[in-house]
Amino acid sequence: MIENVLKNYTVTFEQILPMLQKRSKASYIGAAILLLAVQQVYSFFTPPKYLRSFPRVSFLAMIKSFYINESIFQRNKKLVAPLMNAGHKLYVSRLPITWTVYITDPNLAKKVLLKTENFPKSSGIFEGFGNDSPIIKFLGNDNVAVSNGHKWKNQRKIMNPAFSRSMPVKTFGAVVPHLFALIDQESENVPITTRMKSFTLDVLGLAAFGFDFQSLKGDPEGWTKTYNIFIVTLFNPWAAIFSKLDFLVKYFSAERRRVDRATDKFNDMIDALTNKRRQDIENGLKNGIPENEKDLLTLMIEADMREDGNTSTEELRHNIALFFLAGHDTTAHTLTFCLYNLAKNKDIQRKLREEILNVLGDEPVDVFPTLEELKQMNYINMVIKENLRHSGPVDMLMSRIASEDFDLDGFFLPKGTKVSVDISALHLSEKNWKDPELFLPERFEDGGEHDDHSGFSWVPFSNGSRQCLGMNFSLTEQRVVLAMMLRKYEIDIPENSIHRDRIVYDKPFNFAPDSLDLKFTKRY
Ligand code: HEM
Repeated sequence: MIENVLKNYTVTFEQILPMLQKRSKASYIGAAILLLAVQQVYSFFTPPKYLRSFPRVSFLAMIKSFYINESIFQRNKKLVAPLMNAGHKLYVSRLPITWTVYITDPNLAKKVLLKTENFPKSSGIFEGFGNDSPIIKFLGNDNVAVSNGHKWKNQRKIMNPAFSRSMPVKTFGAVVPHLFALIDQESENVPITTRMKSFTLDVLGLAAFGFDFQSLKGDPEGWTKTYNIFIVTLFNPWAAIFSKLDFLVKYFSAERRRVDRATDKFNDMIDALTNKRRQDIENGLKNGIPENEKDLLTLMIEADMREDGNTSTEELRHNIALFFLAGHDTTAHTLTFCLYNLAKNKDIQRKLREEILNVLGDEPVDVFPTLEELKQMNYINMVIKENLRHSGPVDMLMSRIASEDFDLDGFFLPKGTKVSVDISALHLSEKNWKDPELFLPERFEDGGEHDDHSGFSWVPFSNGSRQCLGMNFSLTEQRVVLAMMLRKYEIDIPENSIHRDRIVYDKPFNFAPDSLDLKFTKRY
């Protein structure tokens, strides 16, 4: 036997060696590159050693699910629920770009989210991009959503008072008639996703820095177009996956250069407004405006002046830009889905309208709700909460980094491991909610299903000290526009809609499809 092996070895060696000797240098280099590539591909798809014992969701399966625009329900059912049903409370996957541990259990989510110092934020998708990429030029890499420690606390010091003082219900209400004007023209087939994006952009522009995008008025000055040019790139998942190549792209892509120009134009506009606003405040021009109707930029500059006045125009810009990234599409998609869910569940729509009419009356004129009137409505909050559970726009939190070694549900988590919370697993799993695909606002009534939960099973805005800064802003905006819309219109899904039974997605995340039309019938 050994003789045979030796014989074969000798023959093979004698035949192969001369062949190898005849090969050119280039073929060796080619083979080495090929081997390196195979090794790179292998290590790309294989978790690091310390995560190999964790339950795993295949990266390829996730990417495929995003690529074919599966709904978040389908993705969760197919890829995550089987692990949860097998008793696992977490899993690892290579998402969005690096290996991360995702938590799917409410009590474990609570443990991680309340321990901000143990699990500080990682810079997540920002980390692969260079300083001259549009993402970093727009948002910086130290805005309030990605910074930690003193830097984060100092930013929150000027933002917390701005967000707690500002509740611009008048601004929210004042934009609604422009939305109504478009709905009245398009009543049978209103492209609701597009309209809601315009509505929330106009609202955010006015409330954040007193700027009117005029998106609902047809975008006469082109600012909505400029904004959309770069915002589409920011949400492109492929840009995040190939972020390391970003620095090369502008040399051969005219489209990328167009995005760069749009980003510069937008940044210059915010800087000019910020400098003007500082002067206006110093000259006392903002004194007469009630606190809750001042825009966020004014309130942040005022708060900064009360502190040490050290916040630079660039830092303010990065955070204003972040409010757009964090607050524009999120609220637009949430409102779109809420109107769809109300059109699909007419009993719930009727019940909600009844509550609104009880508080605001049924006179055939537009009524602009006040904060006090909104506080008298309870069912509207249940509808909004259920919509954020059922159709919330954020699937997963930005990743955190374990600041030391931890034991998480019996798994050893070494210092430096990335950790995130899978919001859709918490919101859509049968482990946490009965019949999770049904839209049932009553889950959130006093003593309802949600009250029986322990831990964090409802976290559309996250929780703990890194909870969404714009939560109350967005909730109030939603209450104002829903109350005004339901007073004025009966909302239905058109007979021939492809979305009649369920949403047919056209984008990789839980974003409302552009093809979604709703039918609005005037009540007055
Ligand atoms: C339906 C609407 C919204 C949803 C579902 C939402 C959701 C979230 C979530 C889940 C986070 C935590 C992210 C993480 O820790 O990984 C967050 C953070 C944040 N959101 Fe929102 N958001 C919404 C609207 C807004 C609005 C309107 C604004 C501003 C005008 C805003 C500003 C922020 C900021 C500044 C942070 C970072 C807070 C920090 O880290 O200290 N959001 N949001």
